[in-house]
Amino acid sequence: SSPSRLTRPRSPHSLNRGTSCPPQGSLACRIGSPADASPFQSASARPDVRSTAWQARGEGGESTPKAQEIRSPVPKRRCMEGSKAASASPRNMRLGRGSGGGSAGGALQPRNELPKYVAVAGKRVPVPLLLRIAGLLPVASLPALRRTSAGFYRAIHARLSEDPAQVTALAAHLETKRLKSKRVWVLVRARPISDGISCIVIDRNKVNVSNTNGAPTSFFFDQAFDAAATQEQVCDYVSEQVLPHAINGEHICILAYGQTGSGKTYTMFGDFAPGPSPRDSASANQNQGVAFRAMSRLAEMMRSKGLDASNAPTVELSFLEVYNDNLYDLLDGSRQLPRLRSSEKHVVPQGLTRRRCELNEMEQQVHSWLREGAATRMVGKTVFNPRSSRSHAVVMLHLCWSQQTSSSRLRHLPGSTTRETRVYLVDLAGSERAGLHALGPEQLKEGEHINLSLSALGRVVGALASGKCEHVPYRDSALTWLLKDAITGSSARVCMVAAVHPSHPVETASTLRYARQYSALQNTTGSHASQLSSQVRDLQRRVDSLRHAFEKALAGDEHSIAWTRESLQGSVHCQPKANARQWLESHPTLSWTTAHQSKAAVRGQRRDRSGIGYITKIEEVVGGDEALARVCEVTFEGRHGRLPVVLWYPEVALEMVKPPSSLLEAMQKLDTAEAELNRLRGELQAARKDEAMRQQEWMATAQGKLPRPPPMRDTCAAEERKRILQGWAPRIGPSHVSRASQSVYCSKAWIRRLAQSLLLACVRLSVAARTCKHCLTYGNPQHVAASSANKRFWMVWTERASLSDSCLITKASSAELEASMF
Ligand SMILES: Nc1ncnc2c1ncn2[C@@H]1O[C@H](COP(=O)(O)OP(=O)(O)OP(=O)(O)O)[C@@H](O)[C@H]1O
Repeated sequence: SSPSRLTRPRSPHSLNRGTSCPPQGSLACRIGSPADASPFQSASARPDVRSTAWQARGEGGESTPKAQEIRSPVPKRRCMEGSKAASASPRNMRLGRGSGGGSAGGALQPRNELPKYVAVAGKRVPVPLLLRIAGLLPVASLPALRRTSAGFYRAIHARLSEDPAQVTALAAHLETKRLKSKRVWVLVRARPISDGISCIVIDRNKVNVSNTNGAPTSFFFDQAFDAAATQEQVCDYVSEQVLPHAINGEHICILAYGQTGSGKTYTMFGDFAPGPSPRDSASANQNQGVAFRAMSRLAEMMRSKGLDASNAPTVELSFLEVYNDNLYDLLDGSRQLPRLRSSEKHVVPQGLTRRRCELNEMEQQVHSWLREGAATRMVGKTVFNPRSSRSHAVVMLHLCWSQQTSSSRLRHLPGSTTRETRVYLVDLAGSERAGLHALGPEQLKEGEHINLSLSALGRVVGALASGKCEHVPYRDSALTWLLKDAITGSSARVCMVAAVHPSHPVETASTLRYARQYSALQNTTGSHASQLSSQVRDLQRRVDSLRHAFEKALAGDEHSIAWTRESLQGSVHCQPKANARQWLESHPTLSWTTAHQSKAAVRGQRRDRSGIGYITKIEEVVGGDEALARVCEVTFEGRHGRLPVVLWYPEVALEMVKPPSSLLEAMQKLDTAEAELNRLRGELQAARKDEAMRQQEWMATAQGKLPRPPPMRDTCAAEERKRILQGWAPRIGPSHVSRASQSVYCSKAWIRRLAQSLLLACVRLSVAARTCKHCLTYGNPQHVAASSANKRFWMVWTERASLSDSCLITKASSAELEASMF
């Protein structure tokens, strides 16, 4: 077994939120997806060995450590029996990866033991042919293909173990995919305390908080730093995760949240004290916060990417604070800024100072401006912090890329020659119990505003995290409106640093709950359909306002022609010229009539439909004068409900009437917006269909209707397992035991009843974990508790009554479970 396995951090989403949420993709689609390439497998944290059973038995021996990084469909527990850090996710259980054990497990053989034929889609295929096919496949297709059958798995593994370069390429591909898909990172940082007892225990990415009654609660995040962590370590993590996206043309946001005095400002700006430049001392450099370091890294990245004066983006910095719901420009002596202006794409405060810097001197310039702004910031003495920030500080670095120099991702954006990427660095004011600790009426007011804006931010995050595409109350406060683009995770990559003060358990637990909600954004913003849906809603609103403006313009001038959308689009409006009679009288086929006479009489008087007609037909008359060859049929709408009058004129006798340009412009805008809306609606429909299909596919896979990976060895015979599960089925009501005999599906009502006894199940699980080596999944009741806080999850209930590791997997909602558990 691999000891390095034990150091693998657990995925926060599989524990906080639960991998339990029904996946958005089929299993086949999810294999090798960024979700597989867990963010916790970054260079430092990634386990060195991901051995297959085959390697674990030491039979294959050929594979390189890199090759072992590629995930195996064989249950990991087989090669690391007894290790609690196994990726014993419910999904794995459903896949059959989580059960089984013992060295005899696994049907795979080392390459020198490959059979002559293997089964692929029910057909016998010669192994050399399979190896050949696997050798020709592009690297990107390997992860998905690997899962299709045991034969492909072996062939691909053989290919990878022979060629380390391929492994590197695959690892790079998976890393790129991972980087592409992850949008929200949440990390926790605890500040050191000089006295008192710490209420938290940090274990890699897990934070245990003991609350007042002594019972610990566990939270899982992307990363957790204890009091010993240095500024550099925190910044390294943040830079590695989010900064590359800024160079790639995406908005990024680094945000510090926490109670007052928990170390937000320290994390963001360092131990900042106004005065001489801290560049002079080495310790000051060590204390530099994320904002300073991130700027240096960004400058480095740009230079190392070969961006120079000719092709680099123009870089500008602005720095403002939100104090008592008003905005102040920190680079302009704390000047108050007028109300926010919402441009098409994002919200910008009017008149905000933007200082431009040169790429070569970016580091020095930006650092000095950051120091200038931070020194201007509103601070005050509070009970917990002698230099407490009384405002939210927002640093914005604007990178303006021109079309030619921008990455391909940006180049396809229509209608603009430049595009702005913004890097937001946000140091939020500390949440505090304003009424309790305020030192004066002014501070009480400040505290109220701080709490109001933070709760508005909480509502925004809550609305987004719910994934229901409901109204997101951005306008509730200046902070949320200003950070509209940055905080959601849908239009920016966000990294939240939740700072905690270990002496204050209640505030710490509250901060961690807030941070957990933030990490829930990950799953909602990732959904293509939900993103499209919010875009459609925005566009629909825009179309409505454009239509309203157009209709107003149509009805605007009552003396002019009553233009309609159709008449503007399709027909050419005209009126007979003053000398129309001459042309008609000299025409070989047309003649002047009383009807022509009456229309000539209203010329110039009535600029309505009876005075101005529209051409409905044009014909050519053969022979005669060339000028009179084209004749037009003109329809004049009848007034007061009378029938329309249709008259023929030579084209030369007509004077064209152009619609007002404002009207045309309004119509064009409306047309464009409507076309875009239709396109987006189509896309949304397709995305929804796609998601539904994936869901169905996933269900089918779960029920064993689609080809699955090779069956895993069970500790009890399949028949025995089935018998046990069927024994359970009547107890949980109308249900269905899957063909794979690993799952039972039942109705919600029955789950509710089951939840009554969940606590008992937890106790059983904890017993099982200690005594049964095969029942590690959710062996810790805390895991069940942590998972239950999420919306939906897979509850894995291990029943040891018959000493076999049968699993009852049920889908339940947190409300139902929490209600009975706590
Ligand atoms: N990780 C740390 N290491 C050393 N000192 C720290 C750390 N975190 C915070 N501190 C110290 O704690 C004090 C309070 O920190 P800081 O001002 O950053 O808190 P804050 O969360 O920004 O508070 P407020 O919201 O009131 O502004 C500072 O003196 C800072 O030096």
